[in-house]
Amino acid sequence: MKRLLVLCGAPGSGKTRVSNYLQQHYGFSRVITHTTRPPRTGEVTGQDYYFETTASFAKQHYFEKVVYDRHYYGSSREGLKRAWQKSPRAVIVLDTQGALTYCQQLPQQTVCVYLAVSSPQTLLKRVEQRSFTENGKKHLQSREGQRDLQVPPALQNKCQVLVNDNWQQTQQELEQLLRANKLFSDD
Ligand SMILES: Nc1ncnc2c1ncn2[C@@H]1O[C@H](COP(=O)(O)OP(=O)(O)OP(=O)(O)O)[C@@H](O)[C@H]1O
Ligand SMILES: Nc1nc2c(ncn2[C@@H]2O[C@H](COP(=O)(O)O)[C@@H](O)[C@H]2O)c(=O)[nH]1
Repeated sequence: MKRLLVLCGAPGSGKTRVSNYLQQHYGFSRVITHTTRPPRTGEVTGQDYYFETTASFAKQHYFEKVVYDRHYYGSSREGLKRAWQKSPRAVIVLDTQGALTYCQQLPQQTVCVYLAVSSPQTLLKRVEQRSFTENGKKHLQSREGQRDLQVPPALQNKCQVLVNDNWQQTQQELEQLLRANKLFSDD
């Protein structure tokens, strides 16, 4: 069966790093989503996101879409199909609202993981360290960034929490999580 690993969590919690790791080490394909936010330094359209104007964003067909820190973000059924054509195990990075939509609409196929960081200072340091064209701290302080600092009540019994304080430990716990959820190989 085709499966989808949904990664959500606060800005700077490590969603992108974990998603890249799953692609590099465990054969996951990534669902690329659409956004109207400007690219950060080094981000490439078609690889990190499909970067859209407000007009071009409106022309896509979305499975779900949200406003996050004043920008539109959306994921399409076509994007998921494309990812599943490459691998039966796909990964998608979403805010918690989008994560809830996948849990509700594709419950059999979705495994939802909320990434947490124990110390607010560490989280702030991680977003500040990144070379953003925008201010990473501002992203964290947005309404949606603050909401995603905790697992929202509606998602609480639908996602597994992975604490990403220490990268070595995160790698070990990720492997356990993949095995426990039958996401370790294509079998
Ligand atoms: N366990 C860890 N230890 C130290 N640094 C980490 C760890 N996990 C991630 N980082 C670093 O923290 C920063 C933020 O990580 P990342 O970009 O993956 O977060 P994100 O959740 O995707 O953020 P956003 O939602 O804002 O895009 C990056 O510089 C990343 O390399
Ligand atoms: N619900 C959705 N959330 C998405 C989508 N693509 C990304 N995201 C989430 O938005 C925030 C901000 O992302 P950033 O790259 O600007 O830091 C983050 O939580 C992403 O996971 C989407 O298509 N739908």
